Amino acid sequence: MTNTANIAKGLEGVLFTESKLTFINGSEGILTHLGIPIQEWAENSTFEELSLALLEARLPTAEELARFDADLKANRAVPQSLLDVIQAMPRGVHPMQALRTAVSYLGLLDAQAEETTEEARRAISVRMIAQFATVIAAINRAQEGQEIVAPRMDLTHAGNFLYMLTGKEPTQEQARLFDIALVLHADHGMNASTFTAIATASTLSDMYSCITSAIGALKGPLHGGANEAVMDMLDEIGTPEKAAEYIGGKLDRKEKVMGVGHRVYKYFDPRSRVLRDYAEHVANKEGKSQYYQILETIERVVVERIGSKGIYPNVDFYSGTVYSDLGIKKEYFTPIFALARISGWCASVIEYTRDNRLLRPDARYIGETDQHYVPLQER
Ligand SMILES: CC(=O)SCCNC(=O)CCNC(=O)[C@H](O)C(C)(C)COP(=O)(O)OP(=O)(O)OC[C@H]1O[C@@H](n2cnc3c(N)ncnc32)[C@H](O)[C@@H]1OP(=O)(O)O
Ligand SMILES: O=C([O-])CC(=O)C(=O)O
Repeated sequence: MTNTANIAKGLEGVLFTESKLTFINGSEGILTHLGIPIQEWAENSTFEELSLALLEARLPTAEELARFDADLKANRAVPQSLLDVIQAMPRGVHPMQALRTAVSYLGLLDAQAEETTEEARRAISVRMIAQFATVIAAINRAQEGQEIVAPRMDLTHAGNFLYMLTGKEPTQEQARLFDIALVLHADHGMNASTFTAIATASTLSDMYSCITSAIGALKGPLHGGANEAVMDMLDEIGTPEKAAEYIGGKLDRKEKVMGVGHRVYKYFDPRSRVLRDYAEHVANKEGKSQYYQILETIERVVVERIGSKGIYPNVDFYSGTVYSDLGIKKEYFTPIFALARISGWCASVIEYTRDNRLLRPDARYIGETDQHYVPLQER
């Protein structure tokens, strides 16, 4: 019999579970983790603290945070055989492909990989949060034909990542700015990649399978891949004077502008406001970059023309300028999103599997009925 329930295309607005981690009010542009506004996390916290808070679903004590930080540091190094795999990857592959492969390989080296108890999932999460930084930086170095830089234990997670990526110790301001970007990207409710991680987890599969699935989902340009796509668009526009006409033309042709629009936010994504403020701060200090000026114009034109449809800048709109000011190439913007989102993925998998139920929705069948097999020679 045909299922006559309404189809929730894109699962829009469908609630499939409960969560204590993240709340979003899309019409007012509000985002909180554990009830605390994202702006407060960005201003006062660190990626390490927010990661632990998400894993535990509560604010940690100073002692717990110090222990977690020490655990992360102790897990920064990755096995040489993984570095060999990264070195052997073909040149010119997209770093998200390389990350997906490297994380999958990391699972082969983890003796606990097949364990799916909450305790094992948590221990693996700590290793993955720590090692994503080393893996992404190593992919960048190997792809550039440069020597891989070993992690340092005296730097923060953000500072150490920038150090491993560039081979140079970042300034305190650079490390803090990057830390804030990680905080802003760490979790965001039931976004497509977190949902994908949970869908895999719901079959009681292992953490590495959950996270490689999530990396694949994040990569697409409608989700995390939009930050790189924004930069492609800025490069195509070229100069600020051309921005208004270029975007106007896109909107006339009903083409999508990357970095704007969101399934949940129908107003400014609050993370885009924090990132814009930092991009502006850097622009005012060092002279407005072309990128920043182009983005200002795109934001104005988009809000004027389609703001009434609820289309405003999302998190991917300004993040790229911040990263490019830090000297990071655009192909690494989405891996950096993964570097932050690993915490949200792990925390969400742990939370969901505590009271697991296999995810298995349905599709309304609209194909033929009452048919019989026709031999090949009769078709
Ligand atoms: C980290 C993240 O994942 S944030 C999102 C990153 N993705 C992007 O930046 C890619 C660009 N944005 C988009 O493609 C979309 O806004 C999405 C996929 C993110 C959300 O889209 P949906 O919730 O499916 O919105 P939907 O497609 O229903 O759009 C509603 C209307 O706004 C328009 N619209 C939505 N996004 C855009 C956009 N980026 N540019 C121009 N118009 C847009 C649609 O054409 C539609 O117009 P219509 O009603 O006249 O047909
Ligand atoms: O929530 C979403 O759909 C996409 C998003 O902004 C994120 O994952 O950060």
